[in-house]
Amino acid sequence: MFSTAARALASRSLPRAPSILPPSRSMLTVSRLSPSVAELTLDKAPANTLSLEMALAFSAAVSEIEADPSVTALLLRSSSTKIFSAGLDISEMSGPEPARLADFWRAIQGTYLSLYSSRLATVACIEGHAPAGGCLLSLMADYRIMTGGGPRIGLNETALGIAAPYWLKDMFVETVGRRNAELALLKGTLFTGEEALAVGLVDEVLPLEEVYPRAKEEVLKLARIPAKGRAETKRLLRGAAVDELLAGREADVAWFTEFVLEEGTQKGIKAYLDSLKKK
Ligand SMILES: CCCC/C=C\CC(=O)SCCNC(=O)CCNC(=O)[C@H](O)C(C)(C)COP(=O)(O)OP(=O)(O)OC[C@H]1O[C@@H](n2cnc3c(N)ncnc32)[C@H](O)[C@@H]1OP(=O)(O)O
Repeated sequence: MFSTAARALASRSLPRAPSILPPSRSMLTVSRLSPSVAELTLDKAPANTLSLEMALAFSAAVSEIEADPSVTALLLRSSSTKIFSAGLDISEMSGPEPARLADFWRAIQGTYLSLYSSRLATVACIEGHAPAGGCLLSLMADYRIMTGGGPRIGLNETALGIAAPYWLKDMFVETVGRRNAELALLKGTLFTGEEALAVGLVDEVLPLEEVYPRAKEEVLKLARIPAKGRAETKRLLRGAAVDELLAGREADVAWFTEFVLEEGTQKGIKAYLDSLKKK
């Protein structure tokens, strides 16, 4: 039985990310794989981190792609084969100015609201590392294809002394199951492609050179499924989760900002950032 919230959601379009700053397009590129399939490439060197500007640019790009009725599917990838996305830009959370921190979190929520609720069929082509916010970006897609061997994916927030928000945790639980999620979230596990496949975090694992060709093949296949029924089914599956965040968006901002601004959290974040820079 579908929830009332999900049914209500199905009959209207979703609000999009707030336009706090004009989105910069230099961090992303949008191209066409076919008349009905768009490709969105993360292109912010060196690690495709989600800063406030990058998060806004991402949601704006998804919204723009969706606004074109001829597009039915989207392939998400990175311009780097080493890093899909290293997640949230940790410097946004280290010694932050509180108002920017709140805007940063609204923009991160916006990435989730834009892609997880998208009417488009979506495939994530994960050739490189996808920790934390990088894993978030790929979890929002309908299908995930990853490189085997070296790159890692997962929610390692606990390693930084922070916690994944409930809506990211819920999406993770829905994907890998309760017990796998508890084990992974509490330890901050980062999985290889093969390990991720075993718990259901990704759908296919391939050698690097096969990942992008296979992702293209899959997104072109998904684009041929009748768009209306597929979009409706997706909204019925995900609508309640999206509605919950829409209803409690500012409470989630308050949770995030209070947690991040705490002295102990700040110490952990700074130490983690310093360790990254010293590498
Ligand atoms: C309440 C909170 C809610 C939480 C929700 C999500 C949380 C997050 O997303 S927090 C971010 C978590 N991300 C990580 O822990 C990944 C950190 N990065 C890495 O482990 C490595 O960079 C990675 C394995 C991805 C790639 O390794 P390398 O190929 O060796 O690259 P470098 O480590 O040399 O990185 C290049 C360059 O980028 C900087 N960098 C990397 N990640 C981040 C980041 N997340 N934020 C800010 N900056 C990052 C890194 O310091 C290097 O900078 P330079 O030394 O100046 O070149």
